[in-house]
Amino acid sequence: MDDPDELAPAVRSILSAARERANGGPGAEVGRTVSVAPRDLAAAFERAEADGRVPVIAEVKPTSPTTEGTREEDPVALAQGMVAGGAAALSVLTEPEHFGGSVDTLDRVRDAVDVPVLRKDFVVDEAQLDAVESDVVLLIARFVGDDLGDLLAAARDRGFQVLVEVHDREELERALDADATTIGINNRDLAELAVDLGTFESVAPHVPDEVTLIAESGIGSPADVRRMRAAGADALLVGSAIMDGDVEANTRELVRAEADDGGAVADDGEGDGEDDANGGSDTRDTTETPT
Ligand SMILES: O=C(O)c1ccccc1NCC(=O)[C@H](O)[C@H](O)COP(=O)(O)O
Repeated sequence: MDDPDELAPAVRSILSAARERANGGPGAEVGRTVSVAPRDLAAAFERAEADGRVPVIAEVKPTSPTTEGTREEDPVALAQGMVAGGAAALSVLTEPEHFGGSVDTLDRVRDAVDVPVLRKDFVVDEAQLDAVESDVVLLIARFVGDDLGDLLAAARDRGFQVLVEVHDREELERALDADATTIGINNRDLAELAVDLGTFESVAPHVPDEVTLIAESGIGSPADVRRMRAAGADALLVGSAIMDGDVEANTRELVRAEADDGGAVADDGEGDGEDDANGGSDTRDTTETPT
């Protein structure tokens, strides 16, 4: 794992709380091994594409180190609003101390909807995988270091689909070496917490086409959606922009970003990532494993 001193103080605190939970501290995971029958994430994306929705994973994110205040409504009502707005899947924060999440929230949300649900937490130890059932779990390459392959296998053994999050080329290489098939490129730099959509644009071309590729963080408008899609995103993970106001309307606006832009815009042949809201897959390196 990275030098902890390079991480933002909030992220160091998040990781230390995660380790405490993994090691039997407050909120420790219970002693059982979960076995999940997951809802298929890739199929959910395909269904969205088939009826003209941009595949969006809408995130139930009551608060965070980079947002002011806490959204106090029932997370189940928020989740149902997101699905009504066209979200292909949901992400539910289960980190309690910095994001206002809980495993109970995830359980209730997953019972109330029929789309796949991603558990968004900071998993650093296999024991954390057994805290709650979800359809997908997140592993952050930066935080799990050399344990990525083992944790990926442990998650798959339990039935989970796994989203491996990366932020740069080196992490992408590790994710591919570990045989990740669903990869998220996080536009948020966990060292500074700054967001730059250019991160996705610079890393995405090195992702093989067979990988399901998700753009994460900092997506705030239909134009951002189109920008990430033009750069090769199969799907988008959006939290803050959806949680800020009417979650159903916010989700719908992003999901319709391509339809409201006049539908799938033909590739302009410029290879410049502009006005290519066509699913973006032509902008990715489809033939070679990155070197
Ligand atoms: O969102 C934060 O403030 C944050 C701070 C420290 C570590 C992680 C953080 N976010 C986790 C996420 O991955 C985002 O919730 C997710 O990608 C959605 O991002 P956004 O749409 O920008 O809310």
